[in-house]
Amino acid sequence: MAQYDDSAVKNPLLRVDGLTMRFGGLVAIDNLSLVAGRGQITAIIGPNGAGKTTLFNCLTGFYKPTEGNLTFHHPDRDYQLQKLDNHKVAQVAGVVRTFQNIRLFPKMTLLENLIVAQHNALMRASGYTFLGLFNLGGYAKAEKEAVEKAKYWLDLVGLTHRADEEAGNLPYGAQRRVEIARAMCVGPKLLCLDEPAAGLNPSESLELNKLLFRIRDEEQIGILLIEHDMSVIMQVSDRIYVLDHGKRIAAGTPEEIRNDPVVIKAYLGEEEDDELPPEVAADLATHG
Ligand SMILES: Nc1ncnc2c1ncn2[C@@H]1O[C@H](COP(=O)(O)OP(=O)(O)OP(=O)(O)O)[C@@H](O)[C@H]1O
Repeated sequence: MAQYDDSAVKNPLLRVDGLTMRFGGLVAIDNLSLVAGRGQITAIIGPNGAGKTTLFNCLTGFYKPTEGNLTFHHPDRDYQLQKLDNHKVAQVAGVVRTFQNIRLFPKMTLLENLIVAQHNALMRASGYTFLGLFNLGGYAKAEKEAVEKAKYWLDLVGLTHRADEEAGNLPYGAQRRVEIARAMCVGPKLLCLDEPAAGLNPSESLELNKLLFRIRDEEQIGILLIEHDMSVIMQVSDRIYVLDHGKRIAAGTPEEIRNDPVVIKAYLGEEEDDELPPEVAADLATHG
């Protein structure tokens, strides 16, 4: 197994060791190792098909890895994520994700979407019985807290004034922010965001950057970010891992990554006279 120096990550939250994911003959992830820090934004980048989403699917229990360990240092104890069912990854370990395609309940209001996300906490408070129906036990208190939390996150993403509107009626950028708010309502220790800037205009991307900093700094959780938008990646990441064909080809700060010839070649391909995809070239020029 390749040995990597990830000692730059001072407060590890997630440790991926020797992760391999095969689909029949296709190796989507090939002996991948990385470390994501607590209170840090860790980005996973790479060309299409590099294995980024497969990594998220392994972390969050959607796929059982072919090989490897996914050690999560929860404040209470360590978890081996590859051994947990997917609902436990979120509810017990606190590893919560968003998806490339928005998955809000379009006919529910924003507030309802954020309260439904707390369903498990509410069920626990009801003792999994009919107590909830009669507002007995701790249920009424838990319900009040769920509403408060939903309002808090709606406020933080700047959408309090639209709390009672159906989620499906919101512009795309606003729906993306609601998705992050909904994930935060679950109380994650590690927030995994799959292309949160996809489809955002430049000013919405800037808002997203601010939101990610705020979550990182105020909640002191880890953020794992898959993103193609280099302006977001270069501005927010504390550390970047670059994948190509399922392998880790580079790791470092934005400064280190933007100057790494191996990374540039991965985006260029093998042909000498190929050109960088225009959006990548523009982003590297602007932010590099
Ligand atoms: N369920 C699956 N069955 C078979 N092959 C799969 C499956 N999921 C992913 N793959 C393959 O694994 C490889 C990695 O895919 P993945 O979606 O993880 O890449 P990615 O880096 O997220 O790409 P993109 O940036 O385009 O989203 C691809 O070749 C893909 O076709």
